[in-house]
Amino acid sequence: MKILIAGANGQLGQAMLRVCADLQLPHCGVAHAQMDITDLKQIAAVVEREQPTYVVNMAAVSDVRAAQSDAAHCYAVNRDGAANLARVCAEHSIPLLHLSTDYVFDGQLGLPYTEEHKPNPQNVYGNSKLEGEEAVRELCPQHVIVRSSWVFAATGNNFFARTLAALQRGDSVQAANDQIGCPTYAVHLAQVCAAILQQVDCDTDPPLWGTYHYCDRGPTTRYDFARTIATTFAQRTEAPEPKVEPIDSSALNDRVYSARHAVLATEKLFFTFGIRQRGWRQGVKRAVEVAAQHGLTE
Ligand SMILES: NC(=O)C1=CN([C@@H]2O[C@H](COP(=O)(O)OP(=O)(O)OC[C@H]3O[C@@H](n4cnc5c(N)ncnc54)[C@H](OP(=O)(O)O)[C@@H]3O)[C@@H](O)[C@H]2O)C=CC1
Ligand SMILES: Cc1cn([C@H]2C[C@H](O)[C@@H](COP(=O)(O)OP(=O)(O)O[C@H]3O[C@@H](C)C(=O)[C@@H](O)[C@H]3O)O2)c(=O)[nH]c1=O
Repeated sequence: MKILIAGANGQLGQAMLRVCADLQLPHCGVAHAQMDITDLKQIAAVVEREQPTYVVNMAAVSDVRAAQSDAAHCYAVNRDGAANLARVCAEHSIPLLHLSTDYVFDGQLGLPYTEEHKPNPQNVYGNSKLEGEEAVRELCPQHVIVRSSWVFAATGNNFFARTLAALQRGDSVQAANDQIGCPTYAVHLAQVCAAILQQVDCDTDPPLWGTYHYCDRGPTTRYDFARTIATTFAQRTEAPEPKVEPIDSSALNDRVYSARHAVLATEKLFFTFGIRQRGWRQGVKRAVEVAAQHGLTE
C-alpha cells in the first residue's frame, strides 16, 4: 500500500500526512508546487515516479468567496483538476479517494442530506465541486467520494482559526445563527479517509466504490461553534470568556453567505465501513491545544 496525497499543504492534506504517519501507512504527500493538478503531464510524471496504490485528492480551491470572483480558476482546479487525476488513476488502475462538500446541496431541505438526495449547488464553489465529482464518477470507476462540511484545524484559512485569532486579539466575534451544519475536525476526517483506504485495501467483494458522507457528530450553528471555541479558549487561558454575538447571515453583507441547513447523514458510511462519527467539540479542544503549542497567548 502506498498513498499519494495531492494538496498536501492544505489543512486536510496536513492532517492526512500526520494520520498516515501515526498509522504507519506508506505515503507520499505532494504540495501544489510539486504537482499542479491542472497539469495532466505533471500528474502522470508524479504517478510514474511514485507508483502509488491509492491517490487521495485533497487539492482544491476552497475559499468560497474567492471562487465566486474567479470562477474560471475555481473550475480549472475543482472540476478539471479532479478530472485529470481521475484520468491518470484510471489509466493505471489506481483507486482515487476524492473530497467533496455539503455545498453541493442548497441547504433548504431541513433534514440531513443522504447520498441519494439531489444536489443543487448555489454558488461557484459548490457547482465546481459537483462537476468535479461527476468527472471522477465518469472517468475513474474505482473511486470513493467523501463529502464533508465545515472542516477546521488549528491553522489555515478556516472559521475556527479565524475565530481563534480574533479572540486572541481581543476582538468581539459575530457569528451567524441561521446557518446549521456540522463542524468537522480535519484530523477526524483524515482518520476516516485512512480507514476507508485500509478497508478498500482488504479487497472486499463487492467493491465499496461510491459516494459517502462524513461530518463530525452534532449539528450546530456558526454561532454555537464560535461560542464553543470562545469557551474552550477561555478555559485554556483562564481568561474571562470573550463575547460572541449572534447575527443573521444577511447582516454579513455578502451574497455568498445565506441562511442554510446543511447536515450530512452519515449512516451509509457506518453501514458500509463501520465508521462512527467523532464529536466536533472534542476536535475543538484538540485544535485549541495544538494552537496553544504553536504560541497561543496565555
Ligand atoms: N474546508 C472545508 O470546510 C471543506 C473542504 N472540503 C474539501 O476538502 C478538500 C481539502 O480542503 P481543505 O484542506 O480545507 O482546503 P485547503 O485550501 O486548506 O487546501 C487545499 C490545498 O490545495 C492546494 N491547491 C490549490 N490549487 C491546486 C492545484 N491546482 N494543484 C495542486 N494543489 C492545489 C492548495 O495549495 P495553495 O494554497 O498553494 O494553492 C492547498 O494546499 C477540498 O477538496 C475541499 O473542497 C470539503 C468540505 C468542507
Ligand atoms: C465574516 C463572518 C462570516 N461568518 C460565517 C459566514 C460563513 O458561513 C462562514 C465563513 O467561514 P468559512 O470561510 O470557514 O466558511 P465557508 O466558506 O462558508 O465554509 C465552507 O467552506 C467550504 C470549503 C466547504 O466545503 C463548506 O463545507 C464550508 O465549510 O462564517 C460569521 O459567522 N461571522 C463573520 O463575521
